[in-house]
Order: sequence, then C-alpha cells, then structure tokens
Amino acid sequence: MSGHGTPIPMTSHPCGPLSGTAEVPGDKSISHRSLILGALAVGETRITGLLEGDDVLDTAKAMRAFGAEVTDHGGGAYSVHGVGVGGFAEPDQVVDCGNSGTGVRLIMGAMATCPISVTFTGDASLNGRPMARVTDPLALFGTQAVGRTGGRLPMTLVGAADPIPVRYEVPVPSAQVKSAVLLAGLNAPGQTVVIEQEATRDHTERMLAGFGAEITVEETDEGRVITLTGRPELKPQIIAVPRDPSSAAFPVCAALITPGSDVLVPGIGLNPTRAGLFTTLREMGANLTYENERVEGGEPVADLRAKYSPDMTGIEVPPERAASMIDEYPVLSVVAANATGATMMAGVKELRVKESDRIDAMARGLRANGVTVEEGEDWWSVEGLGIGQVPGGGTCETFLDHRIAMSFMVMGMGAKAPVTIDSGGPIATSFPIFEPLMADLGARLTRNNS
Ligand SMILES: O=C(O)C1=C[C@@H](OP(=O)(O)O)[C@@H](O)[C@H](O)C1
Ligand SMILES: C=C(OP(=O)(O)O)C(=O)O
Repeated sequence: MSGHGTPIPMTSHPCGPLSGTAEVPGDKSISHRSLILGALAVGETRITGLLEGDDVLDTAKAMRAFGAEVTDHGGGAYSVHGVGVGGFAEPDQVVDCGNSGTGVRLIMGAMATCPISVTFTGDASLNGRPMARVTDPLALFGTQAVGRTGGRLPMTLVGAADPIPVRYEVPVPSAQVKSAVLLAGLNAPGQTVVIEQEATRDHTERMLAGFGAEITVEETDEGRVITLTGRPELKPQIIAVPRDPSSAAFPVCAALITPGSDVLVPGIGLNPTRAGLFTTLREMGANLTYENERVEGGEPVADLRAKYSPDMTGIEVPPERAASMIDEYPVLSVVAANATGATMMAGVKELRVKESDRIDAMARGLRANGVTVEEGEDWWSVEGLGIGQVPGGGTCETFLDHRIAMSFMVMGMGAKAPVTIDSGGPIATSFPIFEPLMADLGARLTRNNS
C-alpha cells in the first residue's frame, strides 16, 4: 500500500488572485480502465497521460500480479502487455488496492470469472467500504466471496471455473458496480446484460467497444440496457488519457471564490456523464466559460476558463444530476458557502460510502469554519454566507479522503482566515501535483510539520 496514510497537516491561507494555466493530470477512471483492459487484451496497449496517482499505481501493480507486463516509460507513458480475456494468473500475494474503490471493485470483476483465488485488501478507508454491492452480482456468475462482517475487505474471491452469463439490474447508481459486472461478463460465454436506472459514467462501455468487444447500449422503458457478448479477443489500443474533470474542479472552484482570479484549465473532458458540476456552477452564476470546444478521442473536450465570481447564488441541484458530479459535491459545498442563499443537494446518499462519509466530513469541517449545514440521510444543504465571508480559522478532519482534503484547501483560499486540515497525504491518490499546481497559480499552502 502507498504511504498516503502518514498524516501531513496542511494550511491554506487566504490569497488572490489566482492566475495562469492549470494542467491537471489524467482522468482517474479512464486510467484504471486503460490498465485493466490493456491487461485483458492480447498484445501491447500503449497509454499516454496516465494518472500517476497512488490509486492508479496500485492498479498497475495489481495487473502485474495477475501476469500482465506493465512498463513505465516515464512522463505518464505506459505500455501494457496483456494476457487475454480469461488469462489472469493467480497472484502469489494479497492484492492491496490502497485507497481505491474503483481499483478493487473493477479488478474483482475482471478476475471473478477466472479459475483463480485472490485475497484483496486496502487501507483503513477502503477496508471500511461496502463490497457486497459487487460480490452479490458476481455470485450470479458463480464467484464465491468471503470477507469480514458486513462484506468488508480483506476479502477472498474464488473465481467461477465455469461461469454463466448474467442479467443484472444495478440497485444503486454506481459505475463501479456496473463495470465489475461487465468485466466479469467478458469471460462468461453468451450475453451478459446490465441495466441501470440512472446513467453513470460510461467509460467502461466506450472503452470495451474501443477494445473490440461486442457491446450495445439501449435506452428502454426498463432503463439503460447494456448487452455484452462474452469471450471476445480484445485488441490492444493506443490510448491518450484526457485530463480529469474531477481534478479540474479544484482549480476551477478556487478561481471562482478567490478575488481577481482568472484561470485556464485546458483539455477537460465534458462527457455528459461527468460534467454535472460545471453545469451547476454556471447555473449558480459562476463566470465559467468553455473555450475551444472540440471532440478528442470521441469525447467532447473544452478548455475551461474560470474567473472570480462574486455574485453566485445558491440553487437546488437536481437529484437526477447526482451521478454526473458525484465526486464533486464536497468542493461544490465550498462554493455554495461563498454564494448567497442556500444550496440544496439531494439524492446523494452514495456520498456516505465513499472514501469517507462525505456529507458528514464536509459538514464537520464547514461548521468548524463558521458555515451552517443541515443534513439528512440522502441530502444536505449549505447556507451561503456570500463571497469572501467564510470565517475560516478552523481545523478539518479529512478521514483518509483526498476530495475532502482538497476541498478544504480550496476553502482556505477564499476565506477570511486560514483553513487547516489534519492531513493532505491522501491527495496523492488522485492529484499528486495538487500542491505545486495550486502554488503556481498563486495559492499559499503550507505543510505545518516541515
Ligand atoms: O467507475 C469509476 O471510475 C468511479 C465511479 C464512482 O464511484 P461509484 O461507482 O461508487 O459511484 C466515482 O465516485 C469514483 O470516483 C470513480
Ligand atoms: C470515490 C472516489 O474514488 P474511489 O471510489 O475509486 O475510491 C473518488 O475519487 O472521489
């Protein structure tokens, strides 16, 4: 496991203006999938722009343990020599996925229909997260799983030696669950069907098609029906990973709340299954524009320009938008505290089973810095104080959660007094260059124990 658990207390000081270009790293979801699908293809997949965050590096390590050759060529360029669908070897050690829900759940799916037995573990955060949402549908293929009470890691999966294809309606809006079932379906003969009621990020479907699998997606009265034909030979691909909209969210939101700011965040994917935050910010009155809109690798892409936005107002975020911005609610709540009026976020109970209970973690830290928050099981609302009016001065617990850590660092940039977090260590899981990138824009982040 990577060392992000070591506490690194950090403080973010009020600053401004932020200006310049923020070249954020590669997309985390696409990076995991590039490695996993590359490992399941026959031949060599070449990847550029891979996110070299701990989450993705743990997946690279896991792919090596399953027998794929993963080579680091430097600067985010990797090659993966795959073993083919059904060709995973049995790792001789426990597979440690660190902090990554995506990593562990997708890898469980990929090995579930191979005749091997694998024990998975992670850090304290990952070992507290629910895995039955994945092992329940995998059991339908014939996969067995034994873990700790409540379906928690560490957990051993015994892959189905004679898998049968599955028809499964995903009960929670989760791209990880959908993807785990599809990856398991790759090595089941016949058609595996996954149905989702709410569209979640569709990278697995797009990339499976790109790797040459037979996969169809239909919008029907039943929901979004995805049909995959098992046992394809996946063809190696050349993949340029786009920059991550979920990472772009931090410099964008920081610019909106920091006086005088003007920041360009180039080359950000605006796939509708990922772009909900930017739509929401524009509805709140953010000065956020899309420049140089284009299509790259089949995906809509634009350069985002975010400027200081002193006149934002709170809104009700439509619940049906939740899946398209699920990782962005923490930083949205920081912007909401700088708007006038309340922002209501409903239909978001999935936030309670991320790296931390994100509603609880944000509510505690916002309150510790003078912001009023109300919450229920499936919703929360933040009372806006107006731009620059967040008192700050408090310390926030981050619960091994990178998005909580970065959100509070953004809050400090636009607050009246500095905001401190107990640890910025987890930031390395998804955005290892966060500190230098924000410093280059003009932010003042200090490590308190150095
Ligand atoms: O499939 C993926 O790459 C992801 C899916 C989402 O999780 P859920 O599937 O739990 O919603 C998201 O929160 C996570 O950061 C990445
Ligand atoms: C929820 C997240 O990641 P994961 O589920 O992969 O740990 C995230 O990156 O915000």
